Amino acid sequence: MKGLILCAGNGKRLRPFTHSLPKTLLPVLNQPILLKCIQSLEESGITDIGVVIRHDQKSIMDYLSEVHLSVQVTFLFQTEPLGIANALLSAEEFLGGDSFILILGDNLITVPLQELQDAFAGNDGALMLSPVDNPQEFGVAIISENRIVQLEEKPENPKSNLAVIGMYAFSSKVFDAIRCISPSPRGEYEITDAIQQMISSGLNISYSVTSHAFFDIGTPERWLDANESLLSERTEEIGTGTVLENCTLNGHVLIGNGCLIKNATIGPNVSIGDGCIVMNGILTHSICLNNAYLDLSGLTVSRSIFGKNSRFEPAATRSSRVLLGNDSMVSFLKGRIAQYDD
Ligand SMILES: Cc1cn([C@H]2C[C@H](O)[C@@H](COP(=O)(O)OP(=O)(O)O[C@H]3O[C@H](CO)[C@@H](O)[C@H](O)[C@H]3O)O2)c(=O)[nH]c1=O
Repeated sequence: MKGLILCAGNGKRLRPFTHSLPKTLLPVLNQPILLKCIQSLEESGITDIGVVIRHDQKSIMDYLSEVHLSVQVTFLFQTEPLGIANALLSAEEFLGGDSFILILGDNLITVPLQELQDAFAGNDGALMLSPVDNPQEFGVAIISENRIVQLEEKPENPKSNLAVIGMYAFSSKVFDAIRCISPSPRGEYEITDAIQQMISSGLNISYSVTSHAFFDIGTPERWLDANESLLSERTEEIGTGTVLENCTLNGHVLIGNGCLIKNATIGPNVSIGDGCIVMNGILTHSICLNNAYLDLSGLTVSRSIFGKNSRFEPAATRSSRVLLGNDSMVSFLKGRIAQYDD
């Protein structure tokens, strides 16, 4: 069995961060989501992994060539982000007729892959489902007599609260189904339509309803929620070479290597990447990417994300919420707060 991870989407809802970093390289607990996807395949014994990227996503190739992996990664290219089913076509040759596990590279899934593999045994497809409060934001499965009878992509009026989460198992028969479907109203070749096509042609698609947490890191809110949830399972961690001066750490906090944290209260639920400077204020429920510089000027800042190399020195007087993109800067200029995006 092979593994396939999709990274070729646009990440529009995560701008400004995705202007300069593919969505799948955004960190949760200071590690790119993509690395966590690879690790979960590796843990279940899958070592031959295809990663679907766009031609302009060289940063993903660079990143994976720098980290030590004990799996074989093959890069596959999707020319345009025409949908998940279309992305699969770019992997058909790599998969060579084998069954495979598909992981959406922006999904952080804590479900053990074995749960999916068990459901897949003897079938042509298997899905992981999870009850959610907002099914209209997902592909939704309608079940009758323990079988999936219908799938709908982001329905306005969902007939079920069972969301399809971003890990699937397929036999190579999925490719015949993909060749039969047309683009959806949003212009994408939907994986839900391909699976519906498999069901309509009499193939067995099994499922498992999981109680494990999953996060689709599709928006800043969900990114913060995912980080917060994973942080809550860990104890405080401070990287090497990090200096803390006159600081209070509150609750779950992760601080990377080579940081300076000074005259500040950090936490709860804050992760700070490598090389960051945070001083003179209170930071809670937030994410700082590598080399962010924050002079909080006495502010309390919460539910905020600071991009790589961003600089925040507001000299403002009220509590704030900030989403500051990579390489951008906020400073106090002629009485106004100005943001410079990259
Ligand atoms: C559209 C497209 C996406 N992708 C990658 C980018 C992301 O890592 C991943 C998911 O793409 P998104 O466009 O965010 O998919 P999203 O709208 O969240 O919906 C998908 O993921 C949901 C689970 O999160 C499912 O419930 C939906 O049925 C499924 O369609 O696939 C590609 O590699 N190529 C593409 O053309």
